[in-house]
Amino acid sequence: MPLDFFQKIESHLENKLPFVAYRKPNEKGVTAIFQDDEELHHLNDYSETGFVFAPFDSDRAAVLLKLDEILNLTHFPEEANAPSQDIEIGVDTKQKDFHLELVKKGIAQIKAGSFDKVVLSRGIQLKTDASPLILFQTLLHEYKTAFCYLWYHPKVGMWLGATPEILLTMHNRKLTTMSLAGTQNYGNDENPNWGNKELEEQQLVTNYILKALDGKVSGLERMPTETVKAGSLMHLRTKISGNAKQEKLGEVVKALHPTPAVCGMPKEKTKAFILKEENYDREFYTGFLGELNFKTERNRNNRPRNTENNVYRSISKNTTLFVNLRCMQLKEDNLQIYVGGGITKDSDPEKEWNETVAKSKTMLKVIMATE
Ligand SMILES: C=C(O[C@H]1C=CC=C(C(=O)O)[C@@H]1O)C(=O)O
Repeated sequence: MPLDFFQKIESHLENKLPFVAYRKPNEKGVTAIFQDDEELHHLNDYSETGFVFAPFDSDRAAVLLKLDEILNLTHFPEEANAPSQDIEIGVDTKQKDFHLELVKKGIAQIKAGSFDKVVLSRGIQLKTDASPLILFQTLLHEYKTAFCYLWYHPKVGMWLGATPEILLTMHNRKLTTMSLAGTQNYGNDENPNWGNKELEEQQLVTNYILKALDGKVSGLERMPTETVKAGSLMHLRTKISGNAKQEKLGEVVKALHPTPAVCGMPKEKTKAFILKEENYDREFYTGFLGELNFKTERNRNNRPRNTENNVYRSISKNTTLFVNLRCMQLKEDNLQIYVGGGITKDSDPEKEWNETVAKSKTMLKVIMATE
């Protein structure tokens, strides 16, 4: 185990200084970004460079970690996955009743024509003395296709997650995003059948994204909808791409976030319903996080004729943002797992509850493996 990398994280934690460590989907390398002081920086206008951590409520400020030191671990050692046991935790009947009522209220509003789809969620609290670093390393072993992260700021808190969803990537002018929704348990079939509820739920998200980007992004293209595996779950995904000017980045993020994969349709009405009715604070769950305007410099051989012998350097700006799903917040001796699901007119409250139980296993598996 390369100690330097994790020791540095450990010492930043002991000194209560902000940092984030993460690995992008299907990549081997892990990156850690360290801020040297405990200053709380907020995002202003998307022209800044840093690691952004934004809450669900887009009216609240997003946090920006400064890139004072960046360490890269080129390869996180492979290890056999822990055997996947079926994890059961006791059902909190009060919480279950509240969630069933909440879902019923959502369905009633949809049937009354107030909105088309709403994503309703809950928090699950557990006692733990698990070490954040061990939890993070377990995430890295378990979820190779997810964006795995551990984020900490002494004035905000500590979060950890393994999300399957990209909010947006922008490399120079090329923009990609995705519509991810619809859930079923993975049962050894990579191409399962999908019910109408899930197909419609995901289609609503795709339509919303295409409409939100119209006029801001040129050459919009959508790929065929596919099934993707995320831990022991499957989702429907449609990739969407196009071109946009760098200056449009903030406008595009604001148009997308929060998408109906985590909020609903129409946005403002469903957001208000969520903030009023969920009865707990999502904070950074269903917000987004990632690299903002990271610069990479390349020396190019195919330099234009008029640059003579000067080395032709091109600087590209990269932004890679993920939706904060399948995550938890770690506190002193307890933690909170956050889970939710998309509600449509065809939702069945009991099934929606079961879906949140299934989603909670992504984090529960990691907690159990460290106990
Ligand atoms: C809101 C969550 O998932 C979203 C992403 C994929 C599938 C979803 C669904 O089927 O409801 C949700 O829209 C969550 O994991 O807490």
